[in-house]
Amino acid sequence: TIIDLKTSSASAQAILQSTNFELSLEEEQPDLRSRAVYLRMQERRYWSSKREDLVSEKNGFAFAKTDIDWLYVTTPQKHASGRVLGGDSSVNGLVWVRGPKAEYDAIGSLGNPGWNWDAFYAAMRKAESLNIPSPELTREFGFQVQPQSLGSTGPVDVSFPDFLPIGHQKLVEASIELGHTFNKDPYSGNNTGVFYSLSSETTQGVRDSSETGYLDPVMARKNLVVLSNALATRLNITNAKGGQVTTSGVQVRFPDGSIQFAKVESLGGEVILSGGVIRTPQLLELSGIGDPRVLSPQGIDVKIDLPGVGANFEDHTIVTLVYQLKEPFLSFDALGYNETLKAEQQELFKSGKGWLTFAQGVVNMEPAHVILTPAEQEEARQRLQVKPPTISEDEFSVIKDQIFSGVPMVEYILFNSFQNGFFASGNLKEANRSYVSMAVTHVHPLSRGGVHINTSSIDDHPNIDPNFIESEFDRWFLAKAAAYGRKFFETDAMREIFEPQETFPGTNITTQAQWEQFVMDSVNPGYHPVGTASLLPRAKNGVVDSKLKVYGTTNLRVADVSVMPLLISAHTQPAAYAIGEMAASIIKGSHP
Ligand SMILES: Cc1cc2nc3c(=O)[nH]c(=O)nc-3n(C[C@H](O)[C@H](O)[C@H](O)COP(=O)(O)OP(=O)(O)OC[C@H]3O[C@@H](n4cnc5c(N)ncnc54)[C@H](O)[C@@H]3O)c2cc1C
Repeated sequence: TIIDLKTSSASAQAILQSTNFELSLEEEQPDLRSRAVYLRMQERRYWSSKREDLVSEKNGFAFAKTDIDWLYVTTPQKHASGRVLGGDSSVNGLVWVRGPKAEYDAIGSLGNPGWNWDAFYAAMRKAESLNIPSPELTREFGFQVQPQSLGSTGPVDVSFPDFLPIGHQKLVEASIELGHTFNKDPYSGNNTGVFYSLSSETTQGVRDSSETGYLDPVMARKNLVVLSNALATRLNITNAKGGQVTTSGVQVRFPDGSIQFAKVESLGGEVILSGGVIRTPQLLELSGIGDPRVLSPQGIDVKIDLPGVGANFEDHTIVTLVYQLKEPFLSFDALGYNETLKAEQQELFKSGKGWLTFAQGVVNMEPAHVILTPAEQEEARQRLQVKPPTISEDEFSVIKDQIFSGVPMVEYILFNSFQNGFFASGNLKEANRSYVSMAVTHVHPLSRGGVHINTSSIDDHPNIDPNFIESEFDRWFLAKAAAYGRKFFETDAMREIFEPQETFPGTNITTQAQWEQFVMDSVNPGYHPVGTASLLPRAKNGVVDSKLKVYGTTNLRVADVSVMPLLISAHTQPAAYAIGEMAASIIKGSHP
């Protein structure tokens, strides 16, 4: 039996699509299935009433702080000042990219047989379906893709947008002016350089999520129940032979407060936990699986002593630089002050055209040696002689090698609007003028945090401590990467369209100390957290083994990005789908 917590995460839906497991419900509760159908209809109604909003949803962040957002709050940072079907794939920025071969192989090298580039690559291809851009689009914007490097029959559509903003077009030219590689084939194991990136959307510019790609096509299956408004509150754990525990089912609570129990009935039945990086460790801990030092103070019986649960949290870290476009160039900011333009673009979007089809389209991934001078590279070596406190020896050693072996360390992308710290426009924004922001992302940070319960209730969000930029190296490196970001705007290509004065953080920031202060003042999460149920040997603080089975359990697996022990130099949704695909193969016994 497979019981998915929400039947909505990318990974869980990938499993459901590829397997045919029965969900059995307790016989005393015959209304559970009809209630699920009812809740699903409610949800559909909600979304059709939100159609207008879905247009503005194109920028990917309009969902933030709405009623479908979990509203997670991190603990105060020492070093830095919804729920919806589809999980994060329904709210993310749609960017569809992958990392280089070496980074997936590194996951295997940490002690995880079968987890390597070959396995991830095959699984990512299985999830995706490339829409080759039309000759007109290629002519107009220069989009390039090597079809043989992508899947063509998977559930998730990946496409180029119908529109590429002027800033993005210039970023390609600026990168080439700076001597960076133009990468014609970033999807087959080498993502270094500047390239045209795909998005998880249809050719009409409509988001394709794990709901639309994986779940909708199987909704009619008789053996599937989607409880879209139910909250999984606990796994029921019983002791089995040989000191191992078994999961007998999942407790679920409905909005009216009623609690029901979805039970594992068949011999060999399983529970697959796909609650994501925040909720998977919370549910494990509430169910008695985790570090006794976390569980015991909450009065929770320790069923399995597993200190890796909730540990090893890692996320990309971002800072943004903002520049004003010269007139008459416009960015998405203009949709906020030019009603005619907004109406035109909304009309165009109805036929899958225009600005609103755009999510992202150009990515620049650079290794350390491109953005650091030889003297700075030597300084980096010196700084890396001491391991930062929170990362494991093994991971530190892998990342140190990566820093000097040419694997990308920083991503430069543009947001086509004023983004000072993602959501705020600050008081630097001039009325009726358009801006573009550059997000500078450190893709292999060394700081590690954690997600742990601090009460015994599912209703209290766990403590989320990303511990951003705790490592001095992370602070130093992100500051260097941000300072380098300014160079793009000093190229002839960018000078054609941007005002010379930097809007944020401003040209008064020049020294390394000032850049580090800027990093501490304005660092943002990358929204790519991983690691809180890491795939690692148990002795190395692992939570799941190479078959994704939680250590010490007979029938409990985790399938979401919390199992990734290390980040890649790529946005994480393709990895989430790949983990789901691989979990399906493992369950069916066909994974190598
Ligand atoms: C704002 C934002 C922007 C992003 N942009 C990009 C991008 O552009 N490109 C990219 O590649 N990646 C992006 N990502 C990251 C990517 O979307 C995620 O890494 C990926 O979707 C994670 O998938 P998952 O299956 O591990 O978890 P999730 O998608 O988080 O799924 C977990 C699911 O479990 C449900 N759940 C949790 N607890 C319970 C419970 N107790 N009961 C019932 N249900 C529960 C949640 O509601 C959710 O549906 C972004 C993420 C965010 C938040």
